[in-house]
Amino acid sequence: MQLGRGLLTSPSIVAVARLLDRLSRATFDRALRPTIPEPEDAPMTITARIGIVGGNGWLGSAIASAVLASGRLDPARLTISGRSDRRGTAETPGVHWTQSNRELTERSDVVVLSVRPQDFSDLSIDARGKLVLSVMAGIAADTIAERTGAAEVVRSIPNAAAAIRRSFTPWYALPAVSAENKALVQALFETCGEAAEVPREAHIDYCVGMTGSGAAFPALLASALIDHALAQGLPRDFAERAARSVVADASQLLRGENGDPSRIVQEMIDYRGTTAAALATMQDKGFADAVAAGLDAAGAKATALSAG
Ligand SMILES: NC(=O)C1=CN([C@@H]2O[C@H](COP(=O)(O)OP(=O)(O)OC[C@H]3O[C@@H](n4cnc5c(N)ncnc54)[C@H](O)[C@@H]3O)[C@@H](O)[C@H]2O)C=CC1
Ligand SMILES: O=C(O)[C@@H]1CCC=N1
Repeated sequence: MQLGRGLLTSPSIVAVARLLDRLSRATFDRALRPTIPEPEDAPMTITARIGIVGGNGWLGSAIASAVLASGRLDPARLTISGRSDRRGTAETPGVHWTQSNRELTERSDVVVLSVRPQDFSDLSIDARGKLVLSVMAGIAADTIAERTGAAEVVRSIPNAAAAIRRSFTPWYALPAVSAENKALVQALFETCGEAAEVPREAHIDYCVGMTGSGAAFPALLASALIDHALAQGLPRDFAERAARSVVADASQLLRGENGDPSRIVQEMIDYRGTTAAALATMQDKGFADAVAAGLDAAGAKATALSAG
């Protein structure tokens, strides 16, 4: 007892105890204090006036809705044109709707061309002095410049996942496009997911298949899984749930730090189990050839569509 009391009351022990107490309080206070985030680059506010020709359509309305949802663009700076009645995103308060592409062009600094490639030849637009941003598959930048009078033309290929802000959007700019307008294009497409400038227009033609059409490929894989499971007698609800999980959830492995696809495949092959058996058979049956042929077909179709 004496020893204990002596220890607890000894001046040096008391000093150490007070110091430890102060340190632990300081740590505790730091933990509770609201963290002030490090200053980051604020998302770019889009001050340019944007007009989307064909903005009633599938992709145009997805882009319009993504940019509005981001809060980066005042709806009053957005004009949407279409051939049908005003509907969908065009009904957002503040957004201007028109059936006149001339009016759209006059009201816009950036004219987004989101009509089908086969409808481009009927489109008459004088966009001199504007930035023209095409999402159309297959139509060359020079052709767009010639037909619209715009020197600053950007070609891009978003994909259907723009509707859920998960598009991967490559874009290519003609040399005349200013650095400011390039930043604007990047900011605009970042509201739809990821975006990346590519150095050659041929990359855009290539990406029509890989990324533009690619949003449908996971669904094709899921459908094949479902069909096989149904053929083995599994209940549809279960088959659909399981296939969606394999494709949408297990694919998140690719986002991890060990997400290199070829490494994941090789690891599974090296494991020499059931997965290796499935992968080897799929490869033997021409999986890679089927993918390559599909991508080539998409590119060929884009060329055919642009020819009218
Ligand atoms: N849907 C997709 O996932 C992707 C589409 N694209 C490209 O985006 C473009 C648009 O495709 P979608 O939205 O899917 O087609 P869509 O057919 O859904 O929309 C096109 C819209 O343009 C309108 N339109 C046609 N001519 C017009 C004109 N003169 N003035 C105003 N509006 C006009 C149509 O009425 C329609 O609402 C196409 O060139 C396509 O190649 C590119 C990548 C992905
Ligand atoms: O299927 C299409 O034609 C459009 C163009 C690229 C992706 N979707």
